[in-house]
Formats: sequence, structure tokens, C-alpha cells
Amino acid sequence: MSTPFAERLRDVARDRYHDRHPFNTRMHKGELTHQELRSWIRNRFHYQRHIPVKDALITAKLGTPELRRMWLRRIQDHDGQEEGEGGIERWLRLGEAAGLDRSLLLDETGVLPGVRLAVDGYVNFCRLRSPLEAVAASLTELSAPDIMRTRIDAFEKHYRWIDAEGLAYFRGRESQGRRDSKEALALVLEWARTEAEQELAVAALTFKCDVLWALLDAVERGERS
Ligand SMILES: O=C(O)c1cc(C(=O)O)c2c(n1)C(=O)C(=O)c1cc(C(=O)O)[nH]c1-2
Repeated sequence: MSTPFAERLRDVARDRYHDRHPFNTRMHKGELTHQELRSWIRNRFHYQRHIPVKDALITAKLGTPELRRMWLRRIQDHDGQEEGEGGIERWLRLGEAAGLDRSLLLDETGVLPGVRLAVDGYVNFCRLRSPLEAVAASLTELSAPDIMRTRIDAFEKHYRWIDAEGLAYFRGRESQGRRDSKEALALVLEWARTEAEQELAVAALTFKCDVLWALLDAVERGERS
């Protein structure tokens, strides 16, 4: 649905998105070193593994079986229905394809401080804010399918030392991100009726763009391990 409010949300998700961050620009142009790409994969795993945690916090705020079923599916997308499935497992395989043992990704002690703070900020935002704000924060996913495509193309072209099977996570997220953002946008448009509510939704989405940006700032600044 296209309303001025929906357009505003789309504008924020596009204009403040982390595809414009210098680290992503360099990634897409094929300019990252092996070490930089490995650091990104390792640190981004910290974000990945907390997505189902924040989705559990959101699910607990939803008032009907329909809404909880919808949101529970997101947790299943990441955690899988059983061992060896799901997005987190696929990200671990991406790490292995890049030469990183899964035990390294699973060990949180090496996560950069700025990445830890950005992820904590997002999880706590979803813990403490209203369902409207928590769902609106997920709307960065309006832009996620495009960045997945760009990333797959860049990896296939510039980072061929990473086995193509490792890209399964990104391939899966193209359609999942499209579906998730469509559902979340419909909820936000339904819930944000007053001007004040619409401002809260825009602020939540802006905050989330900043989370993704700050995470890359930390990775760009550098290695700790
Ligand atoms: O790699 C990315 O650029 C990227 C961005 C985003 C996003 O825009 O929030 C997500 C993801 N990936 C992702 O993989 C993912 O599972 C995801 C869940 C969410 C969310 O806020 O609920 N965003 C994202």
C-alpha cells in the first residue's frame, strides 16, 4: 500500500541503509582483504545469533495467536526446526567456507566492543519499546533483499576463495526479507494511526539504521583478535 507514511518509511529504509556504508561499498567493489571479510563474518554472526532473541521478545508482546504465529516463523527461519537447519547454521557454514572454524564464531569473547554495543542496543530496544516500535525497527528489511543480491554478485565475482555453497544464507534471505518486510509494513501501517505514532515508527526505523551503521563502523575500525 502506498500512503505518504509508507513512502516516508521506505525513504528512511533506503536513504539511511548500510548499503551506503564505506565498508559495504568496499565489500561490493571487491576491495576487502581476506582478513577484513573474515572479521565481518565473525562479528556479524553476533548480530545473527541475537535476531531470534529479539524476535522472541517481540513475540511475547503480541496479543493474538495469529500475530504470534507470524512472528514465531521468524525464529524458526533462524533457528531451524531441528539441528543442522536454519539461518544461524547457514551463517556458521558461511564462516567455514571462509576458513573460520565454527567454534571461533560461537566464542563471543572475540566480538568487537562496538559490535556488542550495537547488537545490545537493538535487542534492548525491542525488549523495552512498544510492539509498534519494535516491529517498525525491523523495516530495514525493506532494503535487505537488494543488498543480498548485490552481495551475492560481489562474492561470486570478487571473493571466489569463499566456496559458493557458503552463500546459501544470503540466497535464503532474499525471499525471507521480502516476505518479512511486507508483513511488518502492513502491521506498522495498521497500528500507527496518529501523527505521534507515525513519528515513533519513523524514529524506530532510523534507530535501527543507526544500529547497522554503527556495527559496520566498528568492523571498519578494526581487528581485536
Ligand atoms: O546482511 C544484511 O545486510 C542484513 C540486514 C538486515 C536488516 O536490514 O535489518 C537483516 C539481515 N541482514 C538479516 O540477515 C536478518 O536476518 C535480519 C533480521 C532483521 C530484523 O531486524 O528482524 N534484519 C535483518
